[in-house]
Amino acid sequence: MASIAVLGGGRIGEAFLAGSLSSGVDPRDVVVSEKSEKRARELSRRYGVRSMSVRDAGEEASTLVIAVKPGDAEGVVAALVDVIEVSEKDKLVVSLAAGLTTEWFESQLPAGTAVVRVMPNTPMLVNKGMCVVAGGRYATEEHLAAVSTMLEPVGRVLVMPESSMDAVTAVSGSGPAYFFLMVEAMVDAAVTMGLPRPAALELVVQTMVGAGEMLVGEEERGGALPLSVASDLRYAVTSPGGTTAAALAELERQGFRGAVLDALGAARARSVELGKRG
Ligand SMILES: NC(=O)C1=CN([C@@H]2O[C@H](COP(=O)(O)OP(=O)(O)OC[C@H]3O[C@@H](n4cnc5c(N)ncnc54)[C@H](OP(=O)(O)O)[C@@H]3O)[C@@H](O)[C@H]2O)C=CC1
Ligand SMILES: O=C(O)[C@@H]1CCC=N1
Repeated sequence: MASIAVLGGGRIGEAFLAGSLSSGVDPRDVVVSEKSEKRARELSRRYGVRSMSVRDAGEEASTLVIAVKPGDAEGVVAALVDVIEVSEKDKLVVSLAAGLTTEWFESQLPAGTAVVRVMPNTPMLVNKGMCVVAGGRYATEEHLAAVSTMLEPVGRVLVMPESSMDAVTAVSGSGPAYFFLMVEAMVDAAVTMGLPRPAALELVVQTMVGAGEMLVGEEERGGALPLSVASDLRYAVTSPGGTTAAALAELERQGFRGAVLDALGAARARSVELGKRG
């Protein structure tokens, strides 16, 4: 009897699967359901988990992790209704989908079904994820604790009110893409200045890794992350009248902060819109 069903084996489903298994979850305790048979076979071969239909996976497992695109959630939920209705044990539904509210899931599922909404991100794949967890109407403290425990091996976990989830999606859910775009932009700029692309990529990636590790360094040593940590580290790089100050002034002139503000606002608005489709 599996305890976790991953319903949707795409990018985030695989990141969750891979992160969980690498942190010690037994593949015999996990089943996956994926629309594409080829992809299902690939996941079974790669991770040693069984693949089956949504309905069968829902019957097998107690925690049902929905990892399909928001537009596909209705079909998955419809396939789970009977299973949840007749199950003797309580099933916990965990949604990783952007936008869709616990209220929407509750309206589709048998009355009283416990639903927990999670916003993860892809660094889960390397156990460096950021997951924010919010409980629905029937989710108890025990459910939230169980989901947090399930996610802790794949990264950091925060419990927040559901009203924060659209903003969270804009910040940490979509966040990795903003940093990857920054890497691409810096590599292209380096190439424009004449650096070979492989060397440029190495310079940029190692700089990002080093900067990231400096940001979390203090906290990993046991202290809380000071709110000024990013500014303090930036000041330490910025010599008066130097190269960094020249670059930062140009970023400000080009409206860097305003662009970030608008970009995250657009992501949050899109999350709200995806929720309305549910
Ligand atoms: N990618 C990310 O960084 C993040 C994604 N999310 C959320 O995670 C969810 C999944 O996103 P992502 O992994 O990127 O999307 P993907 O399209 O990569 O993965 C979804 C997978 O589910 C499959 N699928 C669709 N319908 C069914 C079904 N009825 N039964 C079984 N499998 C099905 C899809 O198959 P097919 O392609 O053939 O339709 C696809 O392989 C979304 O709701 C998204 O909002 C949340 C945080 C971060
Ligand atoms: O782009 C998306 O809609 C999903 C949600 C957060 C990250 N990827």
